[in-house]
Amino acid sequence: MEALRIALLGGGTVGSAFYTLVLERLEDFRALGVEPRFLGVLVRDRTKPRPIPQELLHTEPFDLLEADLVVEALGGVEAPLRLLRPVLEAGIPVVTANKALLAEAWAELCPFAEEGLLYHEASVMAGTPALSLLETLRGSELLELHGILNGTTLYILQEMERGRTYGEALREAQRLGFAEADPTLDVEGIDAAHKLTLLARLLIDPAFPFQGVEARGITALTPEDLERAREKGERVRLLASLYGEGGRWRARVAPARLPEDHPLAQAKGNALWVRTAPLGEVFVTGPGAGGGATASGLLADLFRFLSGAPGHRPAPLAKGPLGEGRPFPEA
Ligand SMILES: NC(=O)C1=CN([C@@H]2O[C@H](COP(=O)(O)OP(=O)(O)OC[C@H]3O[C@@H](n4cnc5c(N)ncnc54)[C@H](OP(=O)(O)O)[C@@H]3O)[C@@H](O)[C@H]2O)C=CC1
Ligand SMILES: N[C@@H](CC=O)C(=O)O
Repeated sequence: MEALRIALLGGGTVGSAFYTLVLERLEDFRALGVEPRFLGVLVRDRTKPRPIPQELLHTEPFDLLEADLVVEALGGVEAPLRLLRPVLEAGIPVVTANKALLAEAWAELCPFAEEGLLYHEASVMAGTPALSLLETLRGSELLELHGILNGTTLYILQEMERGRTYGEALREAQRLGFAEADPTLDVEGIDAAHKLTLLARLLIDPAFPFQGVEARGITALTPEDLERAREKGERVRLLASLYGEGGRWRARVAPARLPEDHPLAQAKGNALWVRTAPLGEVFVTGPGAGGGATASGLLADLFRFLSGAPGHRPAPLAKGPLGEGRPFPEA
């Protein structure tokens, strides 16, 4: 049995759930001929309660170059970039759930992604297939894409529809482990914009800039806005959209009014609706936030790596839209 030496960066909601899931799935690893072994887990505070043995916890970076694979679940941009740069330069693959890092530090990371060293299924819709779905859709041309990509704002809007206040719903989303360490990223639409950037790079332009996404969040929405929409047979959701407009791609995150019989309006979880040619319309929905859901996406990437498949490579070339999209009206 060959050892698979894993260095884990972060032991919070996602890191802890990933650690637990790996131990629960030892039989699957062994069937593939490997025995996972954690070299260490990087955290800030060793005294916090978490399901990881004390002896594995480090508050200073340990020797990541000893690892066969590094799993990053720290969050932020600068700290993970500083730690991962030498890892990637050494040709060690990285599995990450960190969409902010990928969206904002792409100039540095793109060459490693092109080499197939970056696995990041968990960065968009957690363990619900989004990147792997779009990779399969490369057999068709993208016409337009609309997604509910942020679990925190979906939860808040669903709870507000049930009569809870915005503040109560946000606190509960934080307690459930859905929200970012800085929840402004969720409610201002930045997290969804990070994710839309990654989807755009996978399908239409390998250099699609994060600044190319217009973002507006849900903070100005009132219960009355949601009620008015409901009276008209609509649902308001924070929608991330990529579509052709005037011969160019437009990328936008904003609260949108969806007809209530549309699959996106009916989705209980995060969701992605894509129109392509010649394939047609494709829809996927499922959990997109939370420790277990995200650990599932990280583990899928670990298995992808063990199968010999490369990480998620960006689109090979930039392409303009085939036609005009049909965006949903903003709320
Ligand atoms: N939560 C979710 O639903 C999802 C999260 N993600 C992404 O996963 C990543 C992690 O998220 P999540 O687990 O929720 O966040 P948490 O805040 O729960 O966990 C972050 C972990 O990283 C550690 N950490 C952060 N910065 C440093 C640092 N500079 N040095 C050492 N340790 C550090 C923290 O240590 P300590 O515990 O000591 O504070 C903590 O263990 C983020 O990139 C997030 O965007 C992706 C999909 C879903
Ligand atoms: N904060 C994010 C976590 C997953 O990406 C969200 O709410 O979707």
